[in-house]
Amino acid sequence: MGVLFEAKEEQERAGLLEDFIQKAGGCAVIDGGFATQLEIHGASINDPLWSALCLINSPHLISKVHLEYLEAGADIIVTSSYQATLPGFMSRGLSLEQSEELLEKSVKLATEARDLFWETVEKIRDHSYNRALVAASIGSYGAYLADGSEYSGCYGADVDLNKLKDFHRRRLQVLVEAGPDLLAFETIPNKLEAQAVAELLEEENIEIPSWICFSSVDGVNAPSGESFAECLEVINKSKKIVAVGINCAPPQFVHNLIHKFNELTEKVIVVYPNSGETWDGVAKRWLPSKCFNDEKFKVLAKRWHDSGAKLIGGCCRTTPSTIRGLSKVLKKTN
Ligand SMILES: C[S+](C)CC[C@H](N)C(=O)O
Ligand SMILES: N[C@@H](CCS)C(=O)O
Ligand SMILES: [Zn+2]
Repeated sequence: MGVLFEAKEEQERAGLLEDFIQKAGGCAVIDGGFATQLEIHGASINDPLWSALCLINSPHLISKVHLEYLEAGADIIVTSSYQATLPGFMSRGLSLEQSEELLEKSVKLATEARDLFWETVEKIRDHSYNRALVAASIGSYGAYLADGSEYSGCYGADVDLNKLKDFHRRRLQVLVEAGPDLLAFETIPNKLEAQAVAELLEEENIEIPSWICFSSVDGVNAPSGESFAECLEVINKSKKIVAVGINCAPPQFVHNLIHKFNELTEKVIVVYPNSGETWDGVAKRWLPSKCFNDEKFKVLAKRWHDSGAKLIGGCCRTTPSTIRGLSKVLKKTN
């Protein structure tokens, strides 16, 4: 492929998201904690598959949560596939075919909810909704390990670049085949996995625009201790990644990290922090710490937008009520 063609292709991919952001008024609102809202509806997900368990036993809850976030004003909804992996499903006795079907189902449930919601609101003359995009969630290797390592980046000495690419490859292919609008790599804790993702998108010639989000536990670096300057080096070179940022880190870190990312990249900046609680990977529960209520989140979200973030939402322990507030304040400022 010629260099000029590649550059054009890159521009088009970034352009799609930028046009969408423009249409949404300069900032697109992402949904909030998906697993959190499933739990609010009674899902029991204290399990190695975490929220992906609902793809097997309660898909109706997944549709319900998508509709709730759409109604709350999300411009982008993220699929239920964060911890949905082929080895994870197969370890529960499912065949490869059944496991791939569950991945496809995660995209189908989201697109169906989006289409149903849009059909309904289109009939209302003065509604303030945009037709939402569906981002397929691709959780980190640490999410699959289910040991909290998406917040440490400690994958062990046997995990190298090829192992991470192999882990992500087939799931990525299946999710892409299911036709989401975007790909959301979430809670990436180290540079090695960022590199694996960037190389894989290239090797597989993925045409769907991707964002990649890191977690952070100190507000300065990636959880592995590597600097974001190091992590973003590889991302900046990728034509396939159109947005980069932070998810599932405490809200109080986000403002400074946006400033840092502004200096490190020209890509769109995406932030969707959690409520400020801390995940106990052993007990598999959230520990209360400096927690931000919806009002505080709203105030901060406006600051994040003013600092340059153009995709803003919430992660774990945020809810449709957080997103409703966020949507009001972000859309009002434009
Ligand atoms: C984003 S974390 C709270 C997801 C759950 C974690 N991967 C675990 O399984 O323990
Ligand atoms: N999309 C996932 C991210 C977990 S960190 C969720 O909201 O449950
Ligand atoms: Zn989260």
